[in-house]
Amino acid sequence: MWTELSATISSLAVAFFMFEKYLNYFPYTIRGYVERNFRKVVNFVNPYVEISFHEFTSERLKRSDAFFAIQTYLSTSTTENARRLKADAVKDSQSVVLSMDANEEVTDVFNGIKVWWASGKMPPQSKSISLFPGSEEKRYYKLTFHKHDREIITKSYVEHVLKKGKEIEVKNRQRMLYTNNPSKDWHGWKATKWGNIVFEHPSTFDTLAMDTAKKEEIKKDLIKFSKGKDYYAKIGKAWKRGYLLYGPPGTGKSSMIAAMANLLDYDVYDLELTTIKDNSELRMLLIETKGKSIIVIEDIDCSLDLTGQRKKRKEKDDDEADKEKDPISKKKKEAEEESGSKVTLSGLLNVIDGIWSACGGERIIIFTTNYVDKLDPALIRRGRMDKHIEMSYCCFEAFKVLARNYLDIESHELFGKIEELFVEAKMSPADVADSLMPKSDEQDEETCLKRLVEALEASKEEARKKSEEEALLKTKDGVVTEG
Ligand SMILES: Nc1ncnc2c1ncn2[C@@H]1O[C@H](COP(=O)(O)OP(=O)(O)OP(=O)(O)O)[C@@H](O)[C@H]1O
Ligand SMILES: [Mg+2]
Repeated sequence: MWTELSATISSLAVAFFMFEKYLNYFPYTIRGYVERNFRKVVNFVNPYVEISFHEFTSERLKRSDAFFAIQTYLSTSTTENARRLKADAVKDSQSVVLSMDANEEVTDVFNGIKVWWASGKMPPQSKSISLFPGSEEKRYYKLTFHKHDREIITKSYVEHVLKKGKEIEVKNRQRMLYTNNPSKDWHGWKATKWGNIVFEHPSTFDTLAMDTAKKEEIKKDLIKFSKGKDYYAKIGKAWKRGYLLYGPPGTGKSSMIAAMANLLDYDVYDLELTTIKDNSELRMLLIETKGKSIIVIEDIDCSLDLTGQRKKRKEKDDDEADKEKDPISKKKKEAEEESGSKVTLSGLLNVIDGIWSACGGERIIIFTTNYVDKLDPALIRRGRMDKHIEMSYCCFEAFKVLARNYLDIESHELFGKIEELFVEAKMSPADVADSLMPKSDEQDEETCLKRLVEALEASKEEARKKSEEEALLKTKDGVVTEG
C-alpha cells in the first residue's frame, strides 16, 4: 500500500511539472479546456485527498489552536511508528512528551480507515538573509486519506483528533508564568511575544494572612467567575473580570495573585508595560494570551505615567517657550520621548474592556498599586476593575494565620498581649512574618513571639510619635491661620 502510494504521488508530481511547463505552448483558446480536462484525469487517477493544517493562517494573527491540538494528538497516538521524534518535558519535568519532528510521516487508523499524517515546514516567504535559519519557517501538518473516506474523515475523524488533542493538552497542562519580550525580539529565531517559565509559586489562600470573611468572599467571587461561561454569554458580557489590589508594600498583593492562580489553576501573564512601545503592541500581546489566565500589571502607578499625561501637557504649554530655547533640555526631552513607552491610558482601557478584550475569554486582569488615589478614576471604575481589594496592615486574625503557618501554633500565653498591641501598631504581614520566622534551629516559638512583641511595641511607639507630630502641626497651622 505504502509503495503504491509513493509511486502514485511521484508520478503525479512529474506529470504536474510537465503539464505546468508545457501549458503555455497550447494556443490560448484551448488552454482552459486542456487544463480542465487534465485536472479531471489527475483527479480520476489520484484517489487521495490532502488537508493541510497550518500553524499560522494568513488572515489570523494568532497561532492556530487546531495545529496544537493535532500536535498533541499525534504526540501520543502515533509516535510509535515515527522514527525521528522531538522530546519535551512536561508536568514538573516528571514525564517526557514525544512529538513528530519535521518531515516525518506517521499513520493512524480510525474505524478501520487508514490515514497518513506528515509534518512539514514552509520556507520563508521573504528573500532576506536571516541570522537564524528557520526563523520564519511556518509549520504545518498534512493529512492524506482515500477519497472514498472523505465524508467520515472530514466530519468525524478531524473532530475526534481535535477533541482528543485538547483533552490531552488539559491533562498535560503545566501552568506557566509568562512575561512579555521586548518587541525587538518578536521576529526571528525566538519569535515569541511572551517568554515563559513554569509557574511554581507556593502561596495559597490557606497561607494568606488576612481577614477570614474577606478571604472567603474573594474565593467565592473567583470560583463563581470561573464557572460563569454560560452566565456571561447570557448577559452579553465578555468573560473576564478585573481586580484592583491596593495597599502598602508587603501586605500580600503579589502573594494574593499567586494564590488566585493556584486556586483556579490558571496561567499568569506578568505584563511589563514599560517595554511595550505603543497601543498596537499592547493589543498584539493580549491576542497572544491564552484563556484560563490571569493578566497582571504590577505597580500600575509606576509602570506608566498614565495619570500625569494631561498634567504634563499643560505644564508643557506653560514652559514651552523657555524649554524650546534651551538646546540641552530640548535634546534631553527628545531622548526621553524616543525611549519612552507610548502606551496611553485610552490604549490600556481598550485592552481591558474594548472589543478586543473579548478574544479568548476566561481571563482575569489584575492591577496592583501602593497608591490607589494616584490612579485615574477612568481606569479603576467598576466594570473595568470589577472588584477593589484593599490589602491592609496585619490584624490579630491575620497574625493567627501566620503563627499557624510559621510556628505551627494555635495559641500561646503571649497571644493576649499581641492582640492588644495590634490595636495600635501598624505592621505589614511581611514584617510580622519576618519576626515569626525562626532564623536558626535554636530559636523556638517563644523567641519568635517575643521578637514580634518587641517589633510591635516599637511600631506602636512610632505610630504614637507620628500622631503627636501631626497634632502639633495642626495646632501650629491653626495658630497661623487665626493669627
Ligand atoms: N497577607 C499575607 N499573608 C501571608 N504572607 C504575606 C502576606 N503579606 C506579605 N506576606 C509575606 O511577605 C512577602 C512579601 O509579600 P508580597 O510580595 O505579596 O507583598 P506586596 O503587597 O506584593 O508588596 P509590594 O507592594 O512591595 O509589591 C511574601 O513573600 C509573604 O511571605
Ligand atoms: Mg508585589
